[in-house]
Amino acid sequence: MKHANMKGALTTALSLAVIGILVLLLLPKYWVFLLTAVFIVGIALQSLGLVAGRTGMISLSQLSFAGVGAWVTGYLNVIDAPGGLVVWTILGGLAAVPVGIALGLPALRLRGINLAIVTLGFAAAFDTVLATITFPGQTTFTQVARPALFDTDRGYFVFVLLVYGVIAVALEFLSHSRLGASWLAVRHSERAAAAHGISIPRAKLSAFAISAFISGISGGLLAGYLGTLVADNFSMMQSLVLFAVSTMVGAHFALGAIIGGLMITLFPEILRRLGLPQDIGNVVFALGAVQALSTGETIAETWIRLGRKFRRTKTIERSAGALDHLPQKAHHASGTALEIRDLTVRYGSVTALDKVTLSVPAGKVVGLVGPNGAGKSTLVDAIAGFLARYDGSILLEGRPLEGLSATDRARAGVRRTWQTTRIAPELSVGEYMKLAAGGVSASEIEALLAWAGAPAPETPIAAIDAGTRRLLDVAGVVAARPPVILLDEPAAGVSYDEALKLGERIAAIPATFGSAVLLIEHDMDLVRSACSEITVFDFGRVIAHGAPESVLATPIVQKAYMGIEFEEAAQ
Ligand SMILES: Nc1ncnc2c1ncn2[C@@H]1O[C@H](COP(=O)(O)OP(=O)(O)OP(=O)(O)O)[C@@H](O)[C@H]1O
Repeated sequence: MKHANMKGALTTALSLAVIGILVLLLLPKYWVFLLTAVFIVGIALQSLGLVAGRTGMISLSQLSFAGVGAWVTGYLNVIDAPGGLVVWTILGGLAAVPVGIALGLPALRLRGINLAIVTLGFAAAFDTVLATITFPGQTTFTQVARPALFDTDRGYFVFVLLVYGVIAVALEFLSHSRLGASWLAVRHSERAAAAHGISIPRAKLSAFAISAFISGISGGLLAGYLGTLVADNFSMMQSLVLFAVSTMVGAHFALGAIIGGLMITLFPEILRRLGLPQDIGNVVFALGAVQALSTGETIAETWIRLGRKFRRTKTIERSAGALDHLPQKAHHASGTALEIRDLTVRYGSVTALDKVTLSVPAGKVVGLVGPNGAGKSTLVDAIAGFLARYDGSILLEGRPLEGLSATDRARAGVRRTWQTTRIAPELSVGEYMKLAAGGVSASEIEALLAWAGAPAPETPIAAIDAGTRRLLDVAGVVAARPPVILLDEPAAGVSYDEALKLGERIAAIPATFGSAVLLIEHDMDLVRSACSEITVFDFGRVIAHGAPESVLATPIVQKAYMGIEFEEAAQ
C-alpha cells in the first residue's frame, strides 16, 4: 500500500514536472501567465474536492476560506512581515483553518440542502464583510511582493506549480491513509463508518480544516499573482461557480482539479475573444454539473475509465498472505461476552423486539435465526448503538453499553457487519482493512485477507463482486479482534461452496482471534457448521434456544421458521 502511495505521488510529481517544462518551453509569456491562474484555481478546486468530492459535504463558501488566506497575506505584505510570500501564504492558510472548523461544526448535524444553505449564508456574509473592510493595500495600490527567486511571470508559474505539486502529493498520501479512508467511508455511509469506531465529527472537521487550509493557500497565491485584490475575487457567486465546476470535473482527483482550473480560467478568455457574454460560462458549468450528477460520473472519472480500457485488466487474485502472519489471538474476559436483558424495541405501533433476553458466552459462536421480520437486524442495531432508544439493557463483558454512541460501542469492542455491504467502492481492499482495524501491519492484513478468502490488498473494491465484499466485511471485523462480533447475514450473495467455507472460518473465529460471535443467518448449513448454540426469534420474541440440531428439530421452530405445521413435523 505504501508502494501504491509512492507510485501515485511519483506519477503526480512527474506529470506536473513534464507539464511545467512544456509550458515554459513552448508557450509565450501571456499563456504562461494565464496557466498560472489555472493552477491557483486548481488548488482551490483540490480543497473543495476534499470536503465535497471526498467527504460528501456541500461547501458553497470555499472561496471565503481563500479570501481569509488572501487577506492575511495582504496584511503581512503591508506590514512587511518577515518570511515573504511563502511564509505569509502558509500563515494565511492557517488563519483559514479556524474558519473552516467553525463552518464544519454545523456539518456535524446538517446534510444536503440544509448544509448548502448554511455555507451559502456564510459566503454571503463574508462577501459583505470583505467589501466593507477591503483588502490590506487595496486603497493604496500596494502590490503583494512575490518571492525574489520567482519574481517574473514565468518564475511565479514555477512557484505556483511547485505549491500545486506539494499539495497534490500530500493529498495523495493523505487519501491513502486511515484518515483519508475515513472521509470516503463517511461519504459512503456514516453508520458503517461509525461501526468501525470512526469518529464522524473528527472525520468531518478534519476535512473542513485541511480543506480551508488549502483554500487559504490558494488565496495567498492569488494575492501574489494579481498583486492587489478586491472582494469580488472571492464572492459568493465565485464560490458557486467553483462548486459547479468541482461537481462537473471531480475535483478530488488531481486530474479533475487541473481540468476544472483550465475551464474556469480559459473559458472566460475564449468568450472574451469571441465577444460573447461571460455569463455563458456559468451556464455551461451549471449544465455540466447537472450532467455529472445525473450520470453519476465526473469528467475525471470518465477519463480514468477510458484510460483503463487501454490497460491490461488484471485478474483479481486472492491474497497470498501466509496464515502464520495472522494477528495474535486477543485475550478477552472469560464468562459472558455479551448479555442482553429484557430488550424491547418499538417502531411506532410495531414491537420489533419484545423483552428479549439472550447471552453470547466468550469463546462461542451463537446463531440467531428466525423468519423475515422477526427482529434480528433490530437486535444488531440496538447492540451496536444504531437505535435512538430501547428499553432493557445490553452488557459487554459485564459493562452496560447504554449511553454510548455507535462509535464508542465499536471502540469498546462490539463490531458488526451489515446485511448489505457498505464498503466505500473508492477504497482498495488494503485501505478498507486499515480503516476497519487501525494498527494492523501489512503482512497481518495480507494474512487476514487470505484467511477470509478475500482478494489481495491492492485490489480496488469497485472491481470485486458483492459476494466477495461480504468476505471482506468479515475480514474487516475480525481484524479488530474485539470481544464481540455481530455478523448480519454474512453469506448473502456468497456461492454455496464459499458459504460452507465461510461457516468453517466463522466457527474458528473464537479460537483464532479470541472474539465471541453472534451470527444471524438464513443459510442453515452455515449455521449448523459454525454455531455451537442457536437462538430462534419469531415476532420479536425468543421462542427457542439450545444446540442447533435439537432446536431446529422442535415443531415450534419448524412451524415458525420453515412454515411446517405441527402435525407434519410430528409425523
Ligand atoms: N426503521 C423501521 N421502522 C419501522 N419498522 C421497522 C423498522 N425497521 C424494522 N422494522 C420492523 O420491525 C420488525 C423487525 O424487523 P427486522 O428488520 O429487525 O427483522 P429481521 O428479522 O432482521 O428481518 P430480515 O430477516 O428480513 O432481515 C419488522 O416488522 C419490520 O417491519
